Amino acid sequence: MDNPLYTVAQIRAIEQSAYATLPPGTLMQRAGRAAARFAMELLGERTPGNSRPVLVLAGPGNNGGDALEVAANLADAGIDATVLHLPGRQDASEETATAHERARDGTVGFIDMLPPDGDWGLVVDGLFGIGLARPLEGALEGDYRDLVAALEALRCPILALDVPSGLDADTGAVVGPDGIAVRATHTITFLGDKPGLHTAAGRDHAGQVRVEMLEVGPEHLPAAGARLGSAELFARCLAPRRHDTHKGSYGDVAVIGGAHGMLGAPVLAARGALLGGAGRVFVAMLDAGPGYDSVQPELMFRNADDLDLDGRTLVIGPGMGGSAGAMRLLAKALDGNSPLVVDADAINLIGASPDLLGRLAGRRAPTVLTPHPLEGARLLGMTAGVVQADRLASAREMAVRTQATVLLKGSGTVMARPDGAVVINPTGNAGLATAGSGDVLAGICGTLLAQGWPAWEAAIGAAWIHGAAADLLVAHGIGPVGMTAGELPAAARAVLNMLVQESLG
Ligand SMILES: NC(=O)C1=CN([C@@H]2O[C@H](COP(=O)(O)OP(=O)(O)OC[C@H]3O[C@@H](n4cnc5c(N)ncnc54)[C@H](O)[C@@H]3O)[C@@H](O)[C@H]2O)[C@@H](O)CC1
Ligand SMILES: Nc1ncnc2c1ncn2[C@@H]1O[C@H](COP(=O)(O)OP(=O)(O)O)[C@@H](O)[C@H]1O
Ligand SMILES: [K+]
Repeated sequence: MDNPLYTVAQIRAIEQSAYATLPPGTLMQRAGRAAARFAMELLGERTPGNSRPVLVLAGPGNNGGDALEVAANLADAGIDATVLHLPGRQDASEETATAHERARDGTVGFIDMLPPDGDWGLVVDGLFGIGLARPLEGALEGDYRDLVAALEALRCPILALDVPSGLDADTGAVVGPDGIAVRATHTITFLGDKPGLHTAAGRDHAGQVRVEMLEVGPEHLPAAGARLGSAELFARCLAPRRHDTHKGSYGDVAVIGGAHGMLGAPVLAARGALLGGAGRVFVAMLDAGPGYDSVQPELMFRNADDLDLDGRTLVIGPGMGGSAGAMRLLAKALDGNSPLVVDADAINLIGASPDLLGRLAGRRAPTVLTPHPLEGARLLGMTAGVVQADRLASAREMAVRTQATVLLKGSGTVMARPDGAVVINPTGNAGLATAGSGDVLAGICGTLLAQGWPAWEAAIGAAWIHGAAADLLVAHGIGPVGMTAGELPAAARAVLNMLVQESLG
């Protein structure tokens, strides 16, 4: 299944293209009907004792028009719907004015402010959609900010129309330096899915996302530059294991890192690589470290300076520090022909050295960079805040500068290629916000490269499997609170085996 993600500009183009073939107001009416159906699903079975009213928030633009259509449809279905209308100072579009009349003519109730004691079965957020032009504010323009803040105290589900109000649909950032956005439990998004619902603050604000195409056919859809990740994007790499194989058939991984005080990081990466299926896994420490891992004695420990880098997949950076020795090893790894995962301190070193960046950009072997936002910021010479303000653009820029596949970590991990293609990973949860989980991710990415996956599929697959491992742990009560990185490799192994099994049909 393809899951394209469209920019706001593309959604506008789809809207215009479809609009030209339809009577005015058709799309808004379809949006209203589809969202009202979704609202009724969320309300569940209505009984006399369970018939709390629906609060519909309608803003000044066409998103408000959608909301008024929802209210009218709910009222037609016999559901008690109350509209809080904040029309702003500009004239509404013709469709919105029509929707307003329709709601007024029916049994919809209208209120001017949120009653302090309201007991709602559902709130529908139709304040702003893709037309949000500035941060939500109070005072003159209607008390949008206070209203959205007041929703935080409500305990009922919140259904956002198109985009949670206050969220940038392109980037997933809350608009404004000190902005606020609706925290919805569900979002029904129109004419195509949007990247901002799946990355940065998007996952927290959008909740569960349903895409509603409003009966608009594929002839109106442009080519998407971004898509939402799924196991189908790497399914062709999920080969079942043949009997007639040996450890050499599944590749060697060498994790290079482990300066004084950071010896655990490469061990976690190596465990991720081993349980992800590599035939043999080495830990090449910069500092004198342990001789073996008692949890995973299969790992082979070497001194980094003595390790032959050829013929194996390298994961360089976990706990590596920034010493002269680390830099020398990194230069050697970059100059070689081994598939390579560049993580953590290795990224910091490249960010500080145009020479290393040049060596990286000149590589021909498969190469994946796995920065978190601060490491990414160092690579681009900016702050983490600027990287996070537009994660897709930042990841694309890193991919262009490094000529490598980039995996920008965080909620809604973004994979980008130098040609501009982007995938946003949909799996994972905040249990991963714990030290060492990134090391395990780098190890999983390395193990997939070692087993012959191309860089793009290895990055998409590693992010997906790592996130699904965390989701599996949560399903078993292991997290999100207190999940540890050391628990991820075994869960990732379970996920990978399930995927291989499923791929057999
Ligand atoms: N026109 C159509 O055919 C369709 C439109 N659709 C809906 O229309 C939405 C887009 O409509 P619009 O372009 O009218 O945009 P919005 O409804 O998102 O908001 C635009 C209005 O809000 C004002 N505004 C923006 N930011 C503000 C802020 N921070 N404070 C106060 N006012 C602010 C603008 O001046 C403008 O009047 C979509 O998100 C979708 O919900 C859907 O019904 C699909 C079809
Ligand atoms: N809130 C979150 N939601 C989803 N994934 C997260 C979240 N926080 C962290 N992660 C994931 O956990 C990993 C953390 O990696 P990183 O920041 O490098 O930590 P470390 O260096 O301690 O291992 C990344 O894969 C990241 O995408
Ligand atoms: K909205």
